[in-house]
Amino acid sequence: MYRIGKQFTFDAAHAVPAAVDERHCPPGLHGHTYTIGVVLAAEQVEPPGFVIDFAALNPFARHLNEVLDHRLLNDVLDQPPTHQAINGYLRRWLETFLVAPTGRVTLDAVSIQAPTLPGQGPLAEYEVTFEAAHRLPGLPIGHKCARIHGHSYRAAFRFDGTSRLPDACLAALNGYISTAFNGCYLNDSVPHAGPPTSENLARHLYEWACKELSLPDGTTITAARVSETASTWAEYQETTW
Ligand SMILES: Nc1nc2c(c(=O)[nH]1)N=C([C@H](O)[C@H](O)COP(=O)(O)OP(=O)(O)OP(=O)(O)O)CN2
Repeated sequence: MYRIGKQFTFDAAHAVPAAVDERHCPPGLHGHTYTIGVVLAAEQVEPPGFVIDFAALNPFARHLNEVLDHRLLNDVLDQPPTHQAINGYLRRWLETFLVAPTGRVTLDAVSIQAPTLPGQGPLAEYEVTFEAAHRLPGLPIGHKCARIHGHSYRAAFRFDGTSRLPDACLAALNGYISTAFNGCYLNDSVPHAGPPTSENLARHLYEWACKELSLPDGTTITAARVSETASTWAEYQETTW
């Protein structure tokens, strides 16, 4: 199972009736910078290795910008604009205009001001960064990611059964990342991962970690996540939920 996530922000005002239990909200008219996290999931990736191109979320970003940003949300929604109502509004938009047309991708979560994994609670995680270049083959002419370009990547490994991986595991992980990823052209350094999309890199790192790390008894790697940019990530894990 693959999941990808992207974060968006918009600034807006709202007022909710005093009777509505809206935590963190003062009574009366006020405003927020809303941070929206969208998580999409698919059992399989499609060429070049995407759940769906992050660019497919651009119309959603435009909608946030044109319809919700710098507005009074009471004028936009047809019910009091609580966080729950805003969440429902955003879900309906995403289901209708993004998810349904694919017939393949599902909307896993929409969060407001909660960019981390929804519904899974705190998990032990180890993060490592690397600086790398790549290009993605098979994209439409003019797609910026078809050009050779680079990112400051973050790779995160989630595991359970222990709160901290043993030093030997961390050394092995750091060693692999620094040899095959950091300072590399990923198309050449990890060709067996497939086109180096975030999804394919996350799957490759998950499988590498499961195979190569000597984990203590009862400890398992539960997921690997790769971020190319500050606002996006892709994650791979073997179990479905
Ligand atoms: N599902 C995926 N979509 C895209 C991936 C990917 O790995 N998985 N990768 C790319 C490109 O590598 C690109 O460099 C990153 O694109 P994007 O997230 O759109 O990055 P930006 O920060 O440039 O996006 P803006 O939101 O427009 O600033 C493309 N898609």
